Amino acid sequence: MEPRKPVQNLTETINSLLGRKAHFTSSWVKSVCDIIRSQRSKGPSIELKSANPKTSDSFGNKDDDLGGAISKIEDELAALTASISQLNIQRRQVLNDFLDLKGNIRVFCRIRPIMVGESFGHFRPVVAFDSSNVLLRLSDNKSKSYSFDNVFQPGSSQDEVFSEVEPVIKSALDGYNACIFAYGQTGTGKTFTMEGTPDFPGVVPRAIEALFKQAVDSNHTFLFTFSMLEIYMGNLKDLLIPQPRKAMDPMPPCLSIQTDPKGGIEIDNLVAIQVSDFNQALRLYRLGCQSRSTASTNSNMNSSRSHSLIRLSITCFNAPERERETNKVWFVDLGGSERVLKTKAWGRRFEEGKAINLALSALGDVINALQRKRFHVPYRNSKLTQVLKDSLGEGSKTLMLVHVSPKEEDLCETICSLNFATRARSIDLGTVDSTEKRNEREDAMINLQQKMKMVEEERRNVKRNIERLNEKLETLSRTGPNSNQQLDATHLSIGMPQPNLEILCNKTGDVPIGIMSQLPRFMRPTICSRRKSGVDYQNLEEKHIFPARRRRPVSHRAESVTFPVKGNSDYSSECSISRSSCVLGLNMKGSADIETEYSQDTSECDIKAVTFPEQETSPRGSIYQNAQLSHSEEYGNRLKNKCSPTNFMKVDKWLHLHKNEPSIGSYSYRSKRVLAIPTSEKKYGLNVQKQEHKLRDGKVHNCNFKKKEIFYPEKLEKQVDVEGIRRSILEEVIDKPQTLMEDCLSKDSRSGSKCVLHVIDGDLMIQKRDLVHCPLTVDNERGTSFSPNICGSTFYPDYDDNGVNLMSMIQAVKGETRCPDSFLPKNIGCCHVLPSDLDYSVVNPKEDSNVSLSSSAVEPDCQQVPAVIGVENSKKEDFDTSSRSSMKGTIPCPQKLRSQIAQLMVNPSPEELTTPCDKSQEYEQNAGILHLLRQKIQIVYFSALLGLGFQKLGYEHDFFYGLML
Ligand SMILES: Nc1ncnc2c1ncn2[C@@H]1O[C@H](COP(=O)(O)OP(=O)(O)OP(=O)(O)O)[C@@H](O)[C@H]1O
Repeated sequence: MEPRKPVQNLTETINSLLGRKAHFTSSWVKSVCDIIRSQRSKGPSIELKSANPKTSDSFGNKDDDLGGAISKIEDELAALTASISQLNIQRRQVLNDFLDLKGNIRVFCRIRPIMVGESFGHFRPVVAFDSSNVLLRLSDNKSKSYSFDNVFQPGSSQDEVFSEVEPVIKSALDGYNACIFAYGQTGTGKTFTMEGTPDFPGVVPRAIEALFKQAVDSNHTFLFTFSMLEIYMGNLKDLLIPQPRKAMDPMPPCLSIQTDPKGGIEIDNLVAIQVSDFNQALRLYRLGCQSRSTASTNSNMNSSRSHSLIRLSITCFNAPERERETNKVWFVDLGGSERVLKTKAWGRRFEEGKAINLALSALGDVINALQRKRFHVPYRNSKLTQVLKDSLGEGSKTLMLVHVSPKEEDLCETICSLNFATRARSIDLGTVDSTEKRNEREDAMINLQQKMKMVEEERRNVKRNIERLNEKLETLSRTGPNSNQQLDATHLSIGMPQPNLEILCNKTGDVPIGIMSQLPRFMRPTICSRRKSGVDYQNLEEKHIFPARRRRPVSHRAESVTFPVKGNSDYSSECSISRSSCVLGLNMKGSADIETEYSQDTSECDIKAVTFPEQETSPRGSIYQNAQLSHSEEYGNRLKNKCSPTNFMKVDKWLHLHKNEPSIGSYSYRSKRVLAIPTSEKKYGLNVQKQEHKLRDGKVHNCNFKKKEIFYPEKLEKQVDVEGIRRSILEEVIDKPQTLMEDCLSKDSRSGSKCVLHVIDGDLMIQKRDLVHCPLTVDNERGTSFSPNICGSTFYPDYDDNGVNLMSMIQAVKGETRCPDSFLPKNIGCCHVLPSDLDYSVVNPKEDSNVSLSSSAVEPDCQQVPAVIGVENSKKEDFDTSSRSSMKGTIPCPQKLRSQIAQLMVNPSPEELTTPCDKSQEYEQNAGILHLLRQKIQIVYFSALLGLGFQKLGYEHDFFYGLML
């Protein structure tokens, strides 16, 4: 018998549910139906359409009733939704009018209470106040009055303060950008107001809570993302990502401020974490607070030395009544304004204070210009105003909470703060309201407040109705015939979305999604200590995830090395060289032409660090790893090429040497070491060692060679005897600094007629297998000029290990031996010597072909060394085999080569030391980065000789970058 229709439907349903394409057999379906029927008789939970047509009819009637009820509810819901949308628009309008009357830039004053210890000393309050005025007693018969939108007296609660902030938060949910600032003298309670304590939570936690609450109340679905950064000495720092603690920790990506065509501001690489509830946001907020730069000052034991900015981005789709789809609220805990004379800050504290004051004054200028509706608003004067640009202007809500101290000794600072606040409020100053006008305004505000209350009440009612109808609809749909079809389309989503905690990284998205697990890594201990975020917010679980930070012992401040400065500065007590600047500088360089305004302001001091050799356990570690954090892959590759670990290590080691030498510059061997960097290990003894070399063709070659002892100052006498060449190199370097500079900078000859021999830095790199460019320049026609590398170490191990080959190349290029003349093509551009695998490659720039010189058969101590050339790339046919045979030749013995090189070093002929290039080449070389690098090296070199520190030499990222070229 043919199965009935409902059963056929069941087959299809089961098939589709199981994702099966093949149909079940009718007998199988029948047996399933029987099982279900038997189940049905046991309980009412499963309704199955009966095979009986009669029953089916009765169900059909039921369907009609249900369908009618559902559609009625849906109609009602649609009407209520339209109504709530209208009410939303109305509420938004009323709120906006209210805020307009109050002023889009509103300034409050909070007076700090007298603290416990203070009341025992000599204390005379100088501040009197009422609800909107502050009266300063300047002297016995003189006082000055300031007026504000509201004045919070010393005993005011966090609740009271927040009540003034709340309308702005509501406005933020309506799509307006908003900024809430805490401004004031250091120690007056800015952080207390913004962050609060667990017992007295401040504006930020309350505002976040309110935002989430209001979002739940709303009939829209919102998406919140949380970000937190600080501006420390003009640099942006993401507070939500792990800060490097060790030299080998990856450097955080560089934050840069970008402006979109519509004038919106975005911070590239700033981590934005999607948060779905208050607790998630709070957890991130606490985490960020812990990473803030704070330090003890004369005025505050735990003073914020930076501006901290919390950003909550709010996105809401399909809400036409909102001002914009995505808007943001900024909570800004500004650094404490301070008078340097008073705080007696010096060194870094002084620099920090200066940076804070500069930014504050720029902020004052911007707010003042906005208030006065000036045509030009000077946003660009500080990073702070650049970041906040789109949240400060028209259509944004701004709240400034100015904090003052009631103490007489702080009177000057109080005056400064109140003047700042007055400036920020200046729109009202020009048009001082008459009492009548003020009363009118207040009446209007009261009316608006009442209207808002009514609208909100109505909205609540409508919302309740919507919820009720939704529940009803859900019940009906569960019991109805189409129970398996969810009524998603008509069901109004009231609740908040619950997305997983997820990181949104602007543009590049390089920050790993799983960063939350890594988050609890804390900012390295610099001279700035870390803020303990009030009473410990963390629960045990969090503590486990976020291990406590520990200050490193001062004796091992591996990341911040301080150099003594012999300058005439009174207060620059610290002067350091920065690993971070190095890397960041590189990052900057890499995209320097983009319109980005970089956060790493080179004019301002930075946290500086030097990598110690012992920290470089891996050649790919340390800064190189960090450099790999670059976000563009293309750029990352460029960076890899330019910033080999070798180069970084050179710089680091070089700096390390300087660090150990307070009196750099005397003509001692120590100072000469600057140019001949030793490795930190003494493993290159004069013993004969066996080493296995894997050749490119896959064969393994065992070769005996002598490893050379590294140049150590204490062993200098011995070394000089044994290694006259080294000494010669060093002497050359010292005696002819100008030559060194010239030579170091002018030897890229791929485009010219001369040849450059790029040599592996065997000293370090034999182990690490990296290429170092040694400026060993050879001109085919005019002779050879040799320029020792600034780090000078590149030459030695090659000399013993396979220096024979290297030397043969030099000889070859010089034309002193027959063999190279024959094997080097006339138009050769560049030779790469790769001792790590004992292969040499010769690049022909014109033909773009690679010839490799395999030295597999080379025995370093042999006088006759056969060299074999093999063609590496596809253009093998360009080289005929006859040329290969002619490549074999006589190569001088190592001893002879040694003396030849030594001679070259000690007595270079003028031609040899002159760069053989024509005027246009010279111009090219002098232009751009080469010229810059030349200048930098010269400055640093001479300053080293004179015993000066680096700080004053503009020793910045471009210098490091230059060294990588
Ligand atoms: N209204 C207040 N009620 C209770 N304690 C307060 C209040 N304002 C400030 N304090 C206390 O004063 C001390 C200094 O406050 P806080 O660190 O917030 O100052 P600050 O302005 O942020 O300083 P800085 O700019 O140096 O960071 C803290 O111990 C804080 O708890």
